[in-house]
Amino acid sequence: MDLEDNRAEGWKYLNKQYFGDGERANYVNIPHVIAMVGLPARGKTYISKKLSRYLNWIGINTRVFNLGEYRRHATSAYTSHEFFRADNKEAMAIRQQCALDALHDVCEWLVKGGEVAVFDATNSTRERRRMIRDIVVHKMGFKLFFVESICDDPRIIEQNIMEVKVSSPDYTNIQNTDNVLNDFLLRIEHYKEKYEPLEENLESDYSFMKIYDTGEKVVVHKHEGHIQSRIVYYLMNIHIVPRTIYLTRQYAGALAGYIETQAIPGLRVWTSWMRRAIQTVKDVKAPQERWKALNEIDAALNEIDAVSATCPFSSRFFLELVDATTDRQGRHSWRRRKALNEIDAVSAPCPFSSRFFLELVDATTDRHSWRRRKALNEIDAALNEIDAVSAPCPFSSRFFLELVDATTDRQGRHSWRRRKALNEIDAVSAPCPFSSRFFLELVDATTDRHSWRRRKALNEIDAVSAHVPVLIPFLLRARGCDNRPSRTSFKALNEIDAVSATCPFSSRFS
Ligand SMILES: Nc1ncnc2c1ncn2[C@@H]1O[C@H](COP(=O)(O)OP(=O)(O)OP(=O)(O)O)[C@@H](O)[C@H]1O
Ligand SMILES: O=P(O)(O)OC[C@H]1O[C@](O)(CO)[C@@H](O)[C@@H]1O
Repeated sequence: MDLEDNRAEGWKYLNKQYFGDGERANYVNIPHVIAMVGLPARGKTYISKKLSRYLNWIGINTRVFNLGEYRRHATSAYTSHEFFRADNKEAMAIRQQCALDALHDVCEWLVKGGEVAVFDATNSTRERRRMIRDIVVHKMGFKLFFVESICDDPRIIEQNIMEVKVSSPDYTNIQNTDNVLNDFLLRIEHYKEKYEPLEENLESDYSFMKIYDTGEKVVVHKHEGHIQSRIVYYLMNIHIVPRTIYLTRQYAGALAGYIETQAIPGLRVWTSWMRRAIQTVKDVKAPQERWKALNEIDAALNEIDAVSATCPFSSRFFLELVDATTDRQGRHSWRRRKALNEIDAVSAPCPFSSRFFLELVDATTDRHSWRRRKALNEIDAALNEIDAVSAPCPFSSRFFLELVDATTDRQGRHSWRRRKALNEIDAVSAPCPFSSRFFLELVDATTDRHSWRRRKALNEIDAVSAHVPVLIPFLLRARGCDNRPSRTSFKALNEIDAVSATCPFSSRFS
């Protein structure tokens, strides 16, 4: 596959050369490669898998590429630590080829729609990291973030080896665990000869985080944008100490009595904020915490996320929107209606309308259970609809109905909103998500001195840009200057960056 030719149009033009010192790209929908760094048995695979599970859960399509698997597939030459000697030229060539093959697969997967690829290898030399950067950033235009795990506590390393390496496919021929331990420790010694930890002075352009001693200390360097911020936050909060989690429901009296007999040291009780959940644990003698995230509504939201994989917005996004646009008296503001209209316009591939999410939120936070049942019935109905409207039309009839409702005025006339929405639908169904009208406005806005026009155009950009990988290139092409942006377009782009820096959605949404 020729990756160059298959890259999305925007990616081809994204290049750090457009950004001066101190400026950062903040485009949230550019594919990311997360490259692990560290000596063997430092928890890289553990972190990769956990991170991947988390990102997938929050709606970011993530996959791990483990280089050990590529190596085992390429050769059965591994008989001992000798394979990893720094002077083993033959093995070195195999390892290099495996890394190239894996990176090729990483890029291919991202080009086909993947969002975050975790490259799980040691990547323990600057030369290797430079190679990754050349391919991932310079050739492909993706974002790259290194995550290094550093741990020099021999007890933890030995424990890690005993826990996971003795059962590694590398050691199917060695039964004795002491022999495995010794071999693996020697493997680590070979790596140490060449190991170059990430160094902010020597790799000053790189975005990375370093995790010391299973999270005792964390260093973050030049992280960019929303996805990397979430990764940093998440990895700062994971832990590797095993813990027991008891799940329970109802039977309050019996539960409290039972827990007391168990005398569990360090017990903490978590519940949602739902009234019955709180009642259930009220007699349990242990510190208690309430989590909104455990409210029953989450169960429904997870279900929605599962079926609406193509929707650019996660259900949690809608919830946040609802929170942000509810006034102190619990009333929906006009901002919400406006935001929802815009969301509907860009989230056509999603089988659920934003209004549906709103109803669900209302219904499932309501104490009256018939409303909840109604919402669940609607999920069923929507699922049936998905089956019914298949390939020929990407939009559900419900979507069109709502569009018609929302854009018909009191006299039954079609409003300008409908025309606008239809234009946007055309735009999202074409390979390029922007209509020609959108480009025109953008050009006007970035050259016009009147700030209300610029604001208007930027609002529109905000509305659609959550769904679009790269904006700058389109702007540059629309203005007929492929090489360097002018000062005015730079200014507008900075404004866009400013509003989308920490959040994939516009400032209005957050
Ligand atoms: N930050 C960390 N530092 C050290 N050990 C960790 C860390 N996180 C998890 N672990 C432990 O590491 C063990 C898993 O090792 P893992 O296979 O992930 O190492 P690895 O670095 O991927 O090794 P290799 O380079 O051989 O593939 C688990 O026992 C886990 O508890
Ligand atoms: O050292 P490299 O070439 O990055 O390769 C990753 C290697 O890391 C290991 O996970 C180290 O134990 C091997 O299984 C794998 O071959």
